[in-house]
Amino acid sequence: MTPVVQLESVSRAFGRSRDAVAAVSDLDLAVPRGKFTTLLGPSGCGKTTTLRMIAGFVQPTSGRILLEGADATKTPPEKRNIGMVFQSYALFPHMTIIDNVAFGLRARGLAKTEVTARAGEALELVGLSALAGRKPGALSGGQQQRVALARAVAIRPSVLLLDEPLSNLDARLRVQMRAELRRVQRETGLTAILVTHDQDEALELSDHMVILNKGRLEQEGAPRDVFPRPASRFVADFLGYENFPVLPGHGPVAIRPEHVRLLSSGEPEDAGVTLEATVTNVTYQGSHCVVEVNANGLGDGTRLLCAHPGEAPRPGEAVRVLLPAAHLVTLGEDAEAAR
Ligand SMILES: Nc1ncnc2c1ncn2[C@@H]1O[C@H](COP(=O)(O)OP(=O)(O)OP(=O)(O)O)[C@@H](O)[C@H]1O
Repeated sequence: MTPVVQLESVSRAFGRSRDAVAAVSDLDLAVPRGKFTTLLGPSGCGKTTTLRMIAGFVQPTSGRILLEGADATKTPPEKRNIGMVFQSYALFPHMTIIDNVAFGLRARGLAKTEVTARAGEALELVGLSALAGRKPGALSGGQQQRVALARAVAIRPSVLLLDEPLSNLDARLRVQMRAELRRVQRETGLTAILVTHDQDEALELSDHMVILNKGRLEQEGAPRDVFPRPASRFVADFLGYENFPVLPGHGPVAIRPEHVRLLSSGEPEDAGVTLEATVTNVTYQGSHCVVEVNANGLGDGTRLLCAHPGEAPRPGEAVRVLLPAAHLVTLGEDAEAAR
């Protein structure tokens, strides 16, 4: 099946040649049809620039963008069948909710009955039919964002672009809206591309996750494949792996604090690497303690964090720490270079 959106070796630099900033470098991407794809990475990694190039608001410096298999690199935004939702809801304040949703349909010259039917359907999809006659100012932030989503969906775009749409909402609402976004995407079968710097959001929403670093693709895949197997130190760090010891016989590895185990005396050891260590700090976190230890004899980078559910040892105590083989992620050569 042809990917809905393809980027072929796309680069974008800003500024004049000598002080040019490479926002996106040599990016190849194929966005699968009917799936939820997220572009994930820290601030400045090029997510928004990538999304804007797909929308047509920013031109690539080099490379090609294909929409539905056809070269659209030079196609203006209004000729690309794209729906967009921004961080700021960008609703027209003087228009009613239903007119906001109908705006793009009218602009496309659809018949009046068609406009009414499709706008009503889109508003129903986000559960806001009862508020059709209100103005945006009379709605909460979450409701306004649902209107923006309905407006983008109503035009039946070939791709729905979402630029950090949840970041203006408070933490609880953000979590509710994630589920809402996912439901709307599933029910409509639309191809969606979401930009976010929030790894939890990406893990929950994505069928396909694309992690960017300094404008380059660092790793991509399904969350269930990427999360337990980060390919580089950068990805591991970004996904919350906090321990990066260099183990004899293993080289550089990554392991999450919740997978590091403190062994009590006499406990049989599972397969893995056992280290003698000294507790240096303990932080209470409610459901568990984070125990910081210094692994004796490992040289540099020996500090390890262990999320420990039981009673915690005290600073200064000698402990044995197990790094289970099943949870050790071997990092490639670039891991060393990234330090
Ligand atoms: N119009 C512009 N002019 C100059 N530099 C720009 C412009 N747009 C982006 N950049 C630069 O390109 C790089 C990538 O920016 P971009 O906004 O794509 O990153 P991002 O990952 O979306 O970041 P954020 O999460 O902070 O929005 C940054 O270094 C940024 O300063």
